This record gives sequence, structure tokens and C-alpha cells, in this order.
Amino acid sequence: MNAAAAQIENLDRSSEALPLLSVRSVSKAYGARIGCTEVNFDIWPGEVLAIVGESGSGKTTLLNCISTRLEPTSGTIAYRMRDGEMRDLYQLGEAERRFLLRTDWGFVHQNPADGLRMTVSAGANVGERLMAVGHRHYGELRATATDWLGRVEIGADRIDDQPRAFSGGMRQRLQIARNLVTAPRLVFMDEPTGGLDVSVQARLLDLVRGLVNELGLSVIIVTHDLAVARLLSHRMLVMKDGRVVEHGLTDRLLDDPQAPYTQLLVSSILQV
Ligand SMILES: Nc1ncnc2c1ncn2[C@@H]1O[C@H](COP(=O)(O)OP(=O)(O)OP(=O)(O)O)[C@@H](O)[C@H]1O
Repeated sequence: MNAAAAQIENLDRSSEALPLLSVRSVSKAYGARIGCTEVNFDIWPGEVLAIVGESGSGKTTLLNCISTRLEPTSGTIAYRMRDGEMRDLYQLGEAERRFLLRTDWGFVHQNPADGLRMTVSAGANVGERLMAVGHRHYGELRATATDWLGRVEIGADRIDDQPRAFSGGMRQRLQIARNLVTAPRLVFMDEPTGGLDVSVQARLLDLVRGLVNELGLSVIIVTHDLAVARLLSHRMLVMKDGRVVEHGLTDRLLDDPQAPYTQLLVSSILQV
């Protein structure tokens, strides 16, 4: 092998040449019903992927399979661990999986109550995640929590309030702070602006976009809202009846949809 070929081979084997997550032929059946079928995609560091489709198209099923909440019926999902090794997520031991959930991943739920502890203070909701990754110093925990509350536009005077005293938009911003404070490498978001007023949604989307860019996060976001996908994502997967009907760069896909179903989706929002 000549030097150039050796160099290319080394490059290919380096962790930079590997995706962060690799999904191959993933299917999930609920008895005779299809949840999702034969899904394939990779996600790269710093990339935002939107999974879009109408209700019942399989978005949540796919997100749950990828985030190890729901074991697929078939297929593999490999994740690049911090040491660079690609590992099959469903072959990890329970301790390794919990470590990922605690340190490497974030999960922003549609309903903030599912991702927050509603009866402890806002500061503790953020500080708790830091403690889970080994931070112990009270003053530092409080300072970092205050800083993060500020980043999601929650005043320092609300640090000791419980999230149940917050509005829906504030709760969602707190959930985002709780998830991002540990600098995860991959964040899953399930309809993060669903259930919020349109004006609150717009502000939240702006905030999420800013943080995602600043932190260089990889994000997989499920949404039925093409406007959310357009604003946040680099690439889109369009699902229908459990299948991916189109997959491509967001701008290209929205400007020039190829699949009849995507054309229908795009034309329906343009008419609004
Ligand atoms: N626990 C379950 N048992 C049986 N069928 C299920 C279950 N969860 C989902 N399904 C079915 O799998 C298919 C995909 O559902 P899924 O919830 O993944 O869709 P979705 O695109 O996330 O919908 P929505 O936007 O309404 O949340 C649907 O036909 C649904 O009825």
C-alpha cells in the first residue's frame, strides 16, 4: 500500500470518519401493526435531523427505538462512544446504557413534566444532572445552574421556585437547560414546541436554534410541523405508515420534494 492509500485508510478508521449514530434496517412491529419499518440513516456530529410525518406515521416509535426506550423487532443501531468505538446500543450492559443516558444524551419531552422533577426547585433540576456526572461543590453547582437558567431566559430570582409554579414555556426552557447543562453529544427532542402558544413556540425555537448552533449539538427532533423542521434541521426524514418516504437536506427537500406524500405535506403548509 502506498503512503497516500495508507493515509486514507487511517482517516477512514479514525473516529472523525464515523457517524455518531448509525441506524440500519430498523423495524418495530406491535403484533400485526407496523410501528416503523426498514429505517436507515446516519447522523453526524453537529447535525440536526428532523423526523417528520403525520400522526401515526411512526415518528415516536422510531425515536424510542433509537433512544433505547423500545427494543426494535429487527435491525441495528450503533453509537460512537466517547472512546471512538461504534457499539450496538442493544448490546450495551444496563450500567453502560444508563451512563449514556446520564452523560452523553439528552431527551427533551413534549410534556416538560415528563422530563422535570416537578417538586424540586428549578436550580435543583439543573444541578441534579451535574451531580449525576460527578460535580459536588455546592457553590459551583448553584453558579452553573444560575448561568443556565439565564441562558434559557429564566431569571435568577426564580432559581428556588419549583417548575409547577412556572408557565408552560418556562417549564420547557427549564427542561432544555436541564438537558444541555452536561454538554451531551446527542439530544433527542419529541415535539418540543407542541402544546405551546404560537408566540411562545417561536421564541423557544429561536432559543433552541441558538443553543444548538453554539454548542454544536447533534439533535434528532420529531415533529409534525414542517416549519419547525425548516428552522432547526439540516436534514429531514419524511415518514408515512412507518416507512421513510423521503430523506434529504431540509432546504432541498422542502424546495423540491420528490415523493408525492412530501409534495402534499409541503403544499398543505404553503396554503396556510
Ligand atoms: N404501544 C403500541 N401498541 C400498538 N400499536 C402502537 C403502539 N404505539 C404505537 N403504535 C402504532 O404504531 C404506529 C406508529 O405510531 P407512532 O406513535 O410511532 O406514530 P407518530 O408518528 O409518533 O404519531 P403521533 O404524531 O400521533 O405521536 C401507529 O399505527 C400506532 O397506532
